[in-house]
Amino acid sequence: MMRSKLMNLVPRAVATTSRQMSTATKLTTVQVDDKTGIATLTMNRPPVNGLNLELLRDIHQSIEEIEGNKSRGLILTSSNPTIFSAGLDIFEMYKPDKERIRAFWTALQDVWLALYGSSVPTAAAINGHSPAGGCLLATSCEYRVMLPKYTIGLNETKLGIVAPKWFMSTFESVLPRRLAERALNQGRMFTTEEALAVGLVDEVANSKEEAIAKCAQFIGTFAKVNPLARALTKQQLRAEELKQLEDERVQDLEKFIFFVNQPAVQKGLGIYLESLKKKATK
Ligand SMILES: CC/C=C\CCC/C=C/C(=O)SCCNC(=O)CCNC(=O)[C@H](O)C(C)(C)COP(=O)(O)OP(=O)(O)OC[C@H]1O[C@@H](n2cnc3c(N)ncnc32)[C@H](O)[C@@H]1OP(=O)(O)O
Repeated sequence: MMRSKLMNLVPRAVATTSRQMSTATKLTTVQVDDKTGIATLTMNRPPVNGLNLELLRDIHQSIEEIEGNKSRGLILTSSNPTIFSAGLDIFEMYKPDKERIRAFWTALQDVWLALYGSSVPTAAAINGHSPAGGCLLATSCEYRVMLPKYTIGLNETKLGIVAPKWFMSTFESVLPRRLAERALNQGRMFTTEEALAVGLVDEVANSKEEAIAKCAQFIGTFAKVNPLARALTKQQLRAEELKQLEDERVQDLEKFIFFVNQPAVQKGLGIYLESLKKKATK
């Protein structure tokens, strides 16, 4: 996988307009700025960009497309004005269909392996709330710019569930170990301001456009760096976590299937879904 991605790292021509690379996928769009060569991958699954099987597959396909089209970088964002992603779609995990839940978790593994291991520079323009799976996507990127007054974090323990090891190691690759451990145990959601203070995000922007511009600026810092050397350096630094999931994909899937089917977990998810609905009717 690594070799084929690295083959894409050859110089490219630059034009002056922006073009839509992909409309084939319905829940994501990929827009390439032909001046900078940077691709913006936008998640578009109303109402909250809940990561269901189809959205995950579309994100994965879009990442592969960006790798294959020799973009200079990838910016991940959302079309929703207040939500980056609400994380995993809880309906995928509540009273799950036997076949679909396996495909769902496999698709999530695919997305993480592709995003965390991406050969191109990656940045997240976090233009809204980003709990759990949303935080996983953001922290899988190399740089994060967030808008004020939103929240981000891994809140799994608050739902009575446990974040898999690779969620935790991604979080830990951004935050100091002690802080990450405490936040994970607490299921803590950080406000934008708190996230900036601890380094969970790198910058704050006042609009989505500004966030995207700051992400592009970050990606631009690699303009004079050899892309192959950059990609190999990144991938070596991330190799241990990537290899761990690649080696243990099946066990990770079985662990998830076992856990999600526990009656106590199902009960907890049901109660959580009810609380979300009640909140909506208040
Ligand atoms: C057993 C599992 C084992 C291991 C897995 C571990 C990994 C798990 C990772 C996860 O990602 S779990 C999901 C965690 N996500 C959350 O806790 C987020 C919950 N949602 C919210 O906090 C809020 O909805 C919000 C994202 C902050 C947005 O708030 P807002 O007020 O703007 O919208 P509202 O709450 O009214 O939601 C609109 C609509 O969407 C439904 N919704 C929200 N989040 C989810 C979700 N994650 N999955 C499914 N559906 C979700 C919500 O119920 C509303 O639906 P309604 O319109 O029908 O009432």
